[in-house]
Amino acid sequence: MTMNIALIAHDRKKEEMVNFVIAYERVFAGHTLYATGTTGTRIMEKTKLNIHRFMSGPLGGDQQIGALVATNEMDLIVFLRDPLMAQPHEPDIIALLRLCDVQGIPCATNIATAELLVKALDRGDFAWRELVHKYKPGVDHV
Ligand SMILES: O=C(CO)COP(=O)(O)O
Repeated sequence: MTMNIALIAHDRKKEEMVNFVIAYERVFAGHTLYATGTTGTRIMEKTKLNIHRFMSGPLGGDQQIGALVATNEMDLIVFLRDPLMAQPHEPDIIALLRLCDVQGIPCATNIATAELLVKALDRGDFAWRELVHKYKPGVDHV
């Protein structure tokens, strides 16, 4: 089953993200991928993956992904945040993580958790999301 996956990394985490996606490219290739602008571009430069790229994070990309989380259309988020540097769009970052908790969406904010989730994805542990896919979210279902 195809899942909707969002990949986001702050600048000092982008190399880690690219290496991670290269390592699990076979798994990611079977899913629909989304990313904030620069993260998506960096991954596409180094892999054969096709990624739907939103705006760059500071320009609203986190919020665009958050909108899909709000309607329960995103199945997995890998968000490699920089825990040691303040971000100008901190409110957007917090908002995205909050929406993941509102909807109960698996969200990894470090590489160790990301690896566990991607292995679970490969094993089929995300099958429960199929039930969510059948349910059509949107304004009629507020
Ligand atoms: O800032 C980000 C997430 O908060 C990431 O944005 P970019 O992928 O465009 O660098």
